[in-house]
Amino acid sequence: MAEATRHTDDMKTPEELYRYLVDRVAGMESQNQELKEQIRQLESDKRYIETQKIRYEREVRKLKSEIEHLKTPPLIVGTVTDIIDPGRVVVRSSAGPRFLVRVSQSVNPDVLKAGARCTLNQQSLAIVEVLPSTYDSQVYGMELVDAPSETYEDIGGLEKQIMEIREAVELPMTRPDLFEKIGINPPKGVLLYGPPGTGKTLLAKAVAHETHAIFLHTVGSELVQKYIGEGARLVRELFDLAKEKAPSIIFIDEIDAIGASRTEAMTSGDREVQRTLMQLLAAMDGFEQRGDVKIIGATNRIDILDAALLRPGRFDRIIEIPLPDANGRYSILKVHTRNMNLADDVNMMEIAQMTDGRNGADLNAICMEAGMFAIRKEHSQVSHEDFLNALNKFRYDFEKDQRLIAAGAMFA
Ligand SMILES: Nc1ncnc2c1ncn2[C@@H]1O[C@H](COP(=O)(O)OP(=O)(O)OP(=O)(O)O)[C@@H](O)[C@H]1O
Repeated sequence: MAEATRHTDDMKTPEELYRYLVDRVAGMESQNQELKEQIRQLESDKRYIETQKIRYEREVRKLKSEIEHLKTPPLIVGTVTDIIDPGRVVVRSSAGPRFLVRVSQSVNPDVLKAGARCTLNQQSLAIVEVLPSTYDSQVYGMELVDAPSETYEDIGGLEKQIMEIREAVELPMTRPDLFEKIGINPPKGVLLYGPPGTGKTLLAKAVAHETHAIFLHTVGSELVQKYIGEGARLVRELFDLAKEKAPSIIFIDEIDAIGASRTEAMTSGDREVQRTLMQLLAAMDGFEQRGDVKIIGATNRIDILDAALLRPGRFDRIIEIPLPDANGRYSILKVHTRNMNLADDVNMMEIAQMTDGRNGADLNAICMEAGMFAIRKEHSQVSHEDFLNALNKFRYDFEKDQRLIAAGAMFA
């Protein structure tokens, strides 16, 4: 201020004073502009920081609730078996034992019914919530086909086996009256056994097609679960589902995974497999012999199966599905080439004779490969030479696989 006064005192004329004041005002205005710009900048920084703060607060809340979630003890899954009164219910835990438990007030009493799946508090075993009443997703995860498209015409050879399975599975489903009239019980289950790729699944699907049945396809190893009681529950639900969808055919491939005979030294894993087998036996014993649910098992290892599975009332028909002989291979080749454009020189019997030891799946692959040879040469027909080339390639691949397996065994 003193300096400003000194300056104005120095002014000689009003013009000088006027110019001085104009300059001062201009300077202050530009300073004002700068300050306004700074305020705008600071306000935008403030807004950015505020939104960041809100974001971080949200993040912290999420992490806190995640921590809470992780800290909550797991709930036990159980099934309601009996309702004594709205507050007291008998449940069977997935581990097996039954308990009389209390029900949390948050549970809607209308959905609490016998058979409902629920979660239980680990300490008090009180019912915390009722799970949706669908069958287990793992059971639904298996292949469930509404009358498969495969027919007996798609099967090469196996005439005797087709006849046997028609008698044991198809007839009781399509003509139950015949069995009633005579007064005999049809077989409950049929076991197909033989080497891989010989048409066991194909045969089971064809029966389902013929009987317009739902085809429930599961694999024994899928039923073996890590957790105690889970495998048995899956079996129970599989049979419940089959009953609900009847007429239906349950097809259990690799049944040896749960049905291998018991050994002396059992690990806890073995005991779980054992429990699953017990449930399968109980389920088979529990359903109507003349009903419209049939069970077909398949295995490559009948030699290791538990005798309990083969008792009457369980798998009471055992059908061998062997590797095809030359005539069988000829029929299979015919099936797989019926839609192919074949040249006149194709001698299918010769191909059948050259494929000793091959199964139906191999023969299917050979036909496809022969077709690929023709396509590569841009031919419109598949020739005998294409089949021979396919056979050679197949033999080469097979021998290569064998060498790799042998090498693997050496380094194992
Ligand atoms: N007898 C057959 N007639 C026609 N095709 C066959 C025959 N056997 C096998 N195949 C062909 O091989 C494929 C595999 O057969 P499939 O799955 O039925 O064998 P599988 O005996 O059930 O084998 P795995 O024991 O490995 O389960 C079939 O989809 C079919 O293309």
